[in-house]
Amino acid sequence: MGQLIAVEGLDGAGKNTLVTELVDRWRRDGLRVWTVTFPRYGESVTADLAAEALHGQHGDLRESVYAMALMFALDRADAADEIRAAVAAHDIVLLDRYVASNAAYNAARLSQEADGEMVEWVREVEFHRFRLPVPDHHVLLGVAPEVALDRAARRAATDATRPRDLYERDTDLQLRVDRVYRQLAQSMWMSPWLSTADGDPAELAQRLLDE
Ligand SMILES: Nc1ncnc2c1ncn2[C@@H]1O[C@H](COP(=O)(O)OP(=O)(O)OP(=O)(O)O)[C@@H](O)[C@H]1O
Ligand SMILES: Cc1cn([C@H]2C[C@H](O)[C@@H](COP(=O)(O)O)O2)c(=O)[nH]c1=O
Repeated sequence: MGQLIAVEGLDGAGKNTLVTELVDRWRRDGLRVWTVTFPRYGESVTADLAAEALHGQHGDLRESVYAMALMFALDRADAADEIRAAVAAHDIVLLDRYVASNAAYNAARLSQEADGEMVEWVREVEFHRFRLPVPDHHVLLGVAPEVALDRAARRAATDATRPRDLYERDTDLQLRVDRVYRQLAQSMWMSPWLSTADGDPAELAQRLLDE
């Protein structure tokens, strides 16, 4: 059985960059690594509908916090068997965003804290009803919110395929998401959390293997 690791953080924090570096590093070291990014755009209808809602489509769908959370959760529920099979066949399964994204963003949308109703609802729906595997570790890429916001803005300016969505344009929301993420990490929500501010892949790769 491999280790299931979820990488979390704000929009533009650098999760995808970090995950790519960790995967390359571990594969060079001969480890069997499997990875997936959530939302699974292009593979999951509910992921695509949620993204389209965050870019202004589908009427008032985006206004319902619970509906948006459910769309992202259904994407993961559909991938649960694939994740379980990957854990059985690999040394490391690395997830770029997972259930904690739903907890952090939707608690933040409702101005709740990590010990509030939304985080508990996400836990109950995703881990209990949908039976999603619980990560062995979470990694919080906790770069300062202003850095993440700046990276997301620069990416949008240089990559026409990545315009900022509703959440990425909402500075107050990102600040609240950051707060909930730090609370989730502090309380070791669902499993141990490693926090890193700069995402040094060499150091992080070793820390995760040492755990
Ligand atoms: N350590 C870094 N230093 C400077 N720029 C970085 C760093 N890591 C990532 N970036 C840049 O910041 C932008 C966002 O990075 P990336 O796409 O990896 O973030 P992300 O957390 O996966 O974002 P999202 O959740 O919004 O998809 C990219 O343009 C990337 O090249
Ligand atoms: C997986 C997931 C994501 N979100 C939020 C986080 C982002 O602002 C958007 C889209 O994700 P991306 O990394 O920018 O592609 O959706 C969420 O609220 N709940 C989730 O489960």
